[in-house]
Amino acid sequence: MPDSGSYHHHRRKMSSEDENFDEKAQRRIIDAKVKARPELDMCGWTKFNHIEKFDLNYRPDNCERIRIHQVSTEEFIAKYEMKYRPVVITGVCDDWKTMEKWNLEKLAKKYRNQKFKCGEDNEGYSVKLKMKYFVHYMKNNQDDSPLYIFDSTFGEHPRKKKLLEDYQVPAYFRDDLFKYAGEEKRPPYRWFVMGSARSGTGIHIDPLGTSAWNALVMGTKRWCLFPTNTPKELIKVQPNEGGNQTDEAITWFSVIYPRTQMDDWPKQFKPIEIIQKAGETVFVPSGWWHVVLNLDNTIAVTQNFCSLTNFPIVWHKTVRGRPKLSVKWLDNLTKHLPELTTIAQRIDLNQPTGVASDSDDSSSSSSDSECSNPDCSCRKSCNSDNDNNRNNDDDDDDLQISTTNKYKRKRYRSTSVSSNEDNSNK
Ligand SMILES: O=C(O)CCC(=O)C(=O)O
Ligand SMILES: [Fe+2]
Repeated sequence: MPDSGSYHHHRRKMSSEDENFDEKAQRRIIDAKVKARPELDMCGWTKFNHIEKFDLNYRPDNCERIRIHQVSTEEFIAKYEMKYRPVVITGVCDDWKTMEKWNLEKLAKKYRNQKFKCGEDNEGYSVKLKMKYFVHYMKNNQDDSPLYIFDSTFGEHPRKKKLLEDYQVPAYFRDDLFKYAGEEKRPPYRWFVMGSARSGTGIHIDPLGTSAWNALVMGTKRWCLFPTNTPKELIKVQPNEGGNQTDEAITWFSVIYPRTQMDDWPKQFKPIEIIQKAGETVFVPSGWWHVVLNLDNTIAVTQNFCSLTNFPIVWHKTVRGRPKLSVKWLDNLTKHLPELTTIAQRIDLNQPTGVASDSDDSSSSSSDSECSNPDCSCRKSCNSDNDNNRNNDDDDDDLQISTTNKYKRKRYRSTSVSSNEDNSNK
């Protein structure tokens, strides 16, 4: 494989153009790395030598699979969605243009100078790299837990929104009740996801009680999923175990995963394990803990949703986590789907949902404030992406907005925020 710098037949000698590209790529990548993980010095990125030590070829899978054309939407809802049962769906991407258009070469060409979010700085602002540099990084890095594109703004961007033309929301997931909160106000809900081997997402629960589908277009992802009532202490890497890599997926698979395979691990908390191949879509029901590691270069698209099925849970968590948004949302729901208003009004906000949030003090707790947790490894923060709204104080009285920028930056730092502050506004 030619590296990203060489387009020419004579590869023995790099042209000065190529050298310039490589140097500039290097500079931009270092810049992004320093911003995204200031606690790591340059050696900190390769300290554990996971590139040689971590076995990417161990590939366990015990998850049920269904074919989209063999299971109707009604059947899917009854058998999986209503039972909050994870499943892998095959055949979803068969007629997507992604299969032909989403690969490193074509993306590096078509989106060459477009910037994609690949991290967050200490203040909670996006760290971005141009596609051409990120692809170069994917092909060349040896990092333990590499930078990872997780971009939720592509759909609103004049150029990047072309990506929307290449896939469709699978038939099972067409309900999208958050659209009634307004395209501007609704929490981020779709992400373009791209990263090299060893990158991934640490263990978390998706925000606001939403469920998700995650369609893999290229490469292989390894997943572990745990039921919502799994004790946090059992499955989270403790600060003293992970060094400054506590939240990284590869740390999780090195430290916690082996314990899940021991005889003394509680049977009811055994993980569902998935080796997701290109063309497969994972359904993650509301409240499930999950952790994902890329086993090679991967490209995926994922969306979170509120459906008629999970609405009671999402409503409950939205009222608590995003009170102001919930008012506007209910207003519009009343206009468009009046029967949901009744359901919403009947939900006792003082009763626990039975579905955990990442920010809960314990998974059985009913405290549902969202995204104020400094330890949260969820890349799908439930507030609008801070990209475009550096100065947007519009939503200031929503719990998470007023806390997120303050606390989120602590993700990789010691937790200096007392946990009772997490649950203010209740
Ligand atoms: O693909 C990944 O890294 C996992 C993303 C994730 O957590 C999700 O889709 O909810
Ligand atoms: Fe997730």
